[in-house]
Amino acid sequence: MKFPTAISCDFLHLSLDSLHPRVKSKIAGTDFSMGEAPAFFVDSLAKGYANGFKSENETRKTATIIGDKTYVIGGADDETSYIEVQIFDRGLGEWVKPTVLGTKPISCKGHSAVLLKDRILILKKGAKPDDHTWFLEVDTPYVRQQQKGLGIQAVAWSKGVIGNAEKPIVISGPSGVGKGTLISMLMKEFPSMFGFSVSHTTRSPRNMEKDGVHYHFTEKSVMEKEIKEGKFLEFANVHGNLYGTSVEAVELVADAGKRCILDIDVQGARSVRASSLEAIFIFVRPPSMKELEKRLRDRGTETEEQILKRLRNAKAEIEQGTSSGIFDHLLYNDNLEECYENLKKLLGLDAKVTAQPQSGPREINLPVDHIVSKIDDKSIINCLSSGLEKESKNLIVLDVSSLNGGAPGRTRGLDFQAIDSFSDGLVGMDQQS
Ligand SMILES: Nc1ncnc2c1ncn2[C@@H]1O[C@H](COP(=O)(O)OP(=O)(O)OP(=O)(O)O)[C@@H](O)[C@H]1O
Ligand SMILES: Nc1nc2c(ncn2[C@@H]2O[C@H](COP(=O)(O)O)[C@@H](O)[C@H]2O)c(=O)[nH]1
Repeated sequence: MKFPTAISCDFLHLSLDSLHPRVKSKIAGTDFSMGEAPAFFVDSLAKGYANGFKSENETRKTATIIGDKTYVIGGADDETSYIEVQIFDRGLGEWVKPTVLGTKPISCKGHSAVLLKDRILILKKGAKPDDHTWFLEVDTPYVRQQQKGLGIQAVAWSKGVIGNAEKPIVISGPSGVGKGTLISMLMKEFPSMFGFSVSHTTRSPRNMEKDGVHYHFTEKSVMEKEIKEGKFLEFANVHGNLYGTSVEAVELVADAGKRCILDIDVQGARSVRASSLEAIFIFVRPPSMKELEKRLRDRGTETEEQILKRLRNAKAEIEQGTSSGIFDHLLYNDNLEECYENLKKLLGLDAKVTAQPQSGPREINLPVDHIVSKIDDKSIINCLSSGLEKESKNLIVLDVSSLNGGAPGRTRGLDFQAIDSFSDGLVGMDQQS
């Protein structure tokens, strides 16, 4: 593989002295002695490239050096494919094609790249507010864990979102105990508050089941490939079929401002417990094995062989569910109405609660032309054309000090603030090399 043209060490960086004291004070808590450069470009700034943004038809790549590795990001620009990642290992003197985990950002006209502690912040040029901020994780606990487990060089994408979603709810229990029934009741009573995580499964659909609503019904080979690509938060072989929760299934619910409910087996619950997803874990238990068998038989959706298999598995599941320490709450589903009331109580939904959707995220438009610099936990985005609601506001401060989550899910807790810098006396930017 050929290294893409000459690497220049030129970069734009914020001249701290050029900041007016009032602007400095608005970027609260920032230590201005620590000016730091963003990633440099794969080509020379002399050609007119600015911090990741290049003219049309030019290569749209940035390069970020971390230790003895150079992360070259970008390249594909047809806006139907994904932003690519290549690594040049300077120690070995060769290119490495990493395994890229997580949901990849769609290619764009260009981007800025800023090195944070263990990840690279990517701001996409001309992208919509819900798609302009991404993180390429290079040395986070998730990436390290994946590298160790798979014995590969990995990186992982995570989309940045403003705001913080409420903790998802994981509901487990043996087949036929009533998980689906309880979840349906909750979603019917509070439709704007809860959203269901639609799992993938390799089992065949039942009569009334719709693809994309009850499950994503999937071929085993397709699901196995997607598991290898890191698209699943958890997966397990349950009663002879593969089931799994994709990262996207959970994040789609959170993106809609709803609280996510996962209906998964005990193996899946254990995996989610070990993941970076902070959730509430509820185990539903039946009054007796006899009653469980009756419910499964009365439901009439399984063959005799499947019923017997599910009942055999139920014994082990109940044992693990009630003793493993995975679950925060045990729910006894004897009388359905009573069980539902108890579920609502433990979710803090007593009779007085009125269904309110979670407040939607505050959006900010990034202008197409901008320059990014980094100071401690803050990225300073200097807007060259106005994308902000007021012409006079030409500086955006992105505070990344309170990030949470991350690959394989979203990175939450972004905090954007538009600053009226010209009227506050910001003189300009220095270009240094
Ligand atoms: N408390 C209850 N008393 C009597 N029947 C119940 C009760 N709760 C649920 N049922 C019935 O038991 C059957 C199984 O319930 P449901 O399909 O919700 O179970 P599940 O735990 O979601 O099963 P699976 O894991 O196989 O999807 C359904 O026919 C439902 O109507
Ligand atoms: N680990 C996971 N388990 C899942 C998931 N989706 C459903 N399930 C569990 O499978 C059984 C059987 O479900 P059925 O629809 O075939 O009756 C049940 O216990 C579900 O909780 C998943 O994504 N991951």
